[in-house]
Amino acid sequence: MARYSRTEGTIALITLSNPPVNALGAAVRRTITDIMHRALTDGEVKAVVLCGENGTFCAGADIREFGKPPSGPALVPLIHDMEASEKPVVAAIEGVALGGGLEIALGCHYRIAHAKARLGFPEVMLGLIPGAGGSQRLPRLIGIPAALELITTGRLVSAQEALKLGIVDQVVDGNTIETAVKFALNVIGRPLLSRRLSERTPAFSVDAAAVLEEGMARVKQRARGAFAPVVCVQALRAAATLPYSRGMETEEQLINTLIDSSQARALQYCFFAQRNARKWSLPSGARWNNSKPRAVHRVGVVGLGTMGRGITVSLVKAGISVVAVEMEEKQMDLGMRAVLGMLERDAQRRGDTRPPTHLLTFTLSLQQLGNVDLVIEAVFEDMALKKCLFTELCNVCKPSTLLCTNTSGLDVDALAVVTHRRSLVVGMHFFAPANVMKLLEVVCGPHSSAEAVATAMTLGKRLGKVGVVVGNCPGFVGNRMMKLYLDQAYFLLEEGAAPEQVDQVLEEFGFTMGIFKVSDLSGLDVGWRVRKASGLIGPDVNPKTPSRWRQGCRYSPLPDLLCEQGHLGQKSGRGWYLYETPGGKEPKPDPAMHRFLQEYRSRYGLTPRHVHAHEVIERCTYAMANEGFRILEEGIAARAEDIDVIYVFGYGWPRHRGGPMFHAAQVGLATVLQRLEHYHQLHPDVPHLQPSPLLQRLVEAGSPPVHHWREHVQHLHSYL
Ligand SMILES: CCCCCCCC/C=C\C=C\CC(=O)SCCNC(=O)CCNC(=O)[C@H](O)C(C)(C)COP(=O)(O)OP(=O)(O)OC[C@H]1O[C@@H](n2cnc3c(N)ncnc32)[C@H](O)[C@@H]1OP(=O)(O)O
Repeated sequence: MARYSRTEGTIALITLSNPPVNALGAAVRRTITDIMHRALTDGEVKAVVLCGENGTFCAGADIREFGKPPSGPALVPLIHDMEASEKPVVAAIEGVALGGGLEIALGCHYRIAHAKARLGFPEVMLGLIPGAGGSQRLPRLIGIPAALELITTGRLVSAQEALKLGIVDQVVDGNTIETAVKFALNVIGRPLLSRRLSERTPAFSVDAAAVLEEGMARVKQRARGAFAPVVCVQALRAAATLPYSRGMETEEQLINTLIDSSQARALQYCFFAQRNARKWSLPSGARWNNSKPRAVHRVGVVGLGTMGRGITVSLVKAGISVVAVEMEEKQMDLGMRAVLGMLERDAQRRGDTRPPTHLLTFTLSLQQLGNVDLVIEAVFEDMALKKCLFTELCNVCKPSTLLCTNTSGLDVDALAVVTHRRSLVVGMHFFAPANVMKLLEVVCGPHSSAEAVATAMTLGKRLGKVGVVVGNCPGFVGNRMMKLYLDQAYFLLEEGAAPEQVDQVLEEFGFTMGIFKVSDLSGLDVGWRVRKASGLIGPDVNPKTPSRWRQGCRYSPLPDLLCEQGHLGQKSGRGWYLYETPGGKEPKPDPAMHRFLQEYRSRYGLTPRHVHAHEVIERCTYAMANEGFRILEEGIAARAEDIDVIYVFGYGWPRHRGGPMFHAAQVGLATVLQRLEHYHQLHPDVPHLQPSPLLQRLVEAGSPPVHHWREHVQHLHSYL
């Protein structure tokens, strides 16, 4: 928990010890409080050095304790007593000093950090503010503007940046604890008043007032409905305008408004869901911690369209050699220039003069893939083309090469069976732009080996992605649910809504972008191609089939009609919105779209009605969650948390709402069930509004918490 020892005769060394990250659980707080008082009252001790075990200072509060009844001593009195002491207290920071850990460090009189240490207040990412004086001490140390930026974004700073900002007094490359002990010996007897941050007054200049006002406006615009960033600014305003003790009272009042909020719960749920996603398992008993990934030094990327380019950039930035293959010279040239441009801009942003282009080989020949460890295929979503390619890859690549497909929804197993190495085929579904988006769905087919899954997940981690293992079905998890979300959005247009109205409601809910803006950005032709390939449109459809009816259920031809007119979204200057030019980025409501919708409704005898915001949210999000329950029941996703991670990291779902499954739980499963029943009654031709059996059983079982849902799956089987 925390250890006490004496060194150099007069120095008390207090070592936090709570693996893996020395979080400040109740027992740790109790021990450190006792030990610190012992050190501060022991006449033989002249200075104290505080450090953490195993190269980590402290990652802050134990997040697992949030939401439980409070126990153990608070941190504020400990920090106060430490700071008020006449004996110098020096923090020796290795690894991380985060949240409550940094608050303790700020209560010390001096801070020495290892060059590789990172410091910060990430509380905002957990729906909180620094609540043990951090919001009052940091601005007194580094000024309002810098503190505002760090606390409202949760950004961590390197030791070097911390030194520049004045957060730490010294950065060391060698032994941090030894340096801190020497430092402590040196400062014994020096006056400490100026080192007590609570004694300082941050000057509240006109500038600071403007910074806070601007900060509040910026935060409100970016927060997408999240409370914590706004409350962070309020806490900083208190630091700037009130004496320390009143500022502390305000900090306490403010954190109390957040601590039990649904947003804090959702964000803390996301923290653990993201980490649990790494802990995959297969029905064979293979798991993340008993499966060995293969070494990947050299990767082949086939196809240099948008996805292939982003994947190539991601790999190169992670220091991995890439052989990028295109079939046509012109495409190759375009792709090469795009990749080099992206790497160049990235290097410039990081102040690096030379992008790592030496890791890249561009070629028109598949033969050059003979020696790669893994291939990521990123060609068009055309099964015939992919099958040909996989057959050829099998002949070209060495027998141990893993063959991965970046398909966004095609059958991974159908590709595996054309190869002689079925166990080495997995899906690696990146999200556009692949060098930016965090999500990676690792699609495990029935033949995929644990080694292949482990290799894809480990590679994803090296690329900085959040990997989630999912089963093989059309659209996997993300796009399978997305289809129903899109269908609801189209139906809402048929019934009377406008694209910008639906988008506004979704953005107010917290989505990064409304669904119609996203469609315009991705290109309407993407879905068009998929619908053609799946026989929903095209020559295979019986000409007698009504336009708004497919495969026994309601269908909206709206996006097909737009595509037929060449309205493909941003790239054509027109989609659900109007753009100034083809390739324009700024969507404007399109009067022609409104006329088009009016004509469409009258052609099909649809009487437009006012669609309320709550209906947009309910139909879109409950339809998604309902499909999520089916996905769980079918074993395509192992946990509801995995589905939520996919939505938060790949589809712009607001993190402070936890993900579609968590949101359904927060709304109340009984309410979701009842609303789905209501909508299904109104739209019996939309089968996916019919409540899923798992949802019904969960409600019958009294709506257990999310992590118990799997226990209610009736015939537990897994496609994973
Ligand atoms: C009502 C009761 C409340 C009691 C309050 C007590 C008073 C405390 C006083 C002040 C409170 C201040 C607020 C805070 O401090 S909030 C916490 C702020 N800190 C964070 O947000 C840090 C979160 N952690 C991270 O960012 C990373 O984990 C990091 C430390 C950078 C390490 O990253 P990495 O090396 O990639 O490793 P993992 O992320 O996989 O983490 C390893 C395992 O450690 C678990 N973990 C990490 N941090 C915490 C934590 N703060 N609490 C509990 N557990 C934590 C993580 O889940 C991993 O576990 P596992 O291996 O099982 O998956």
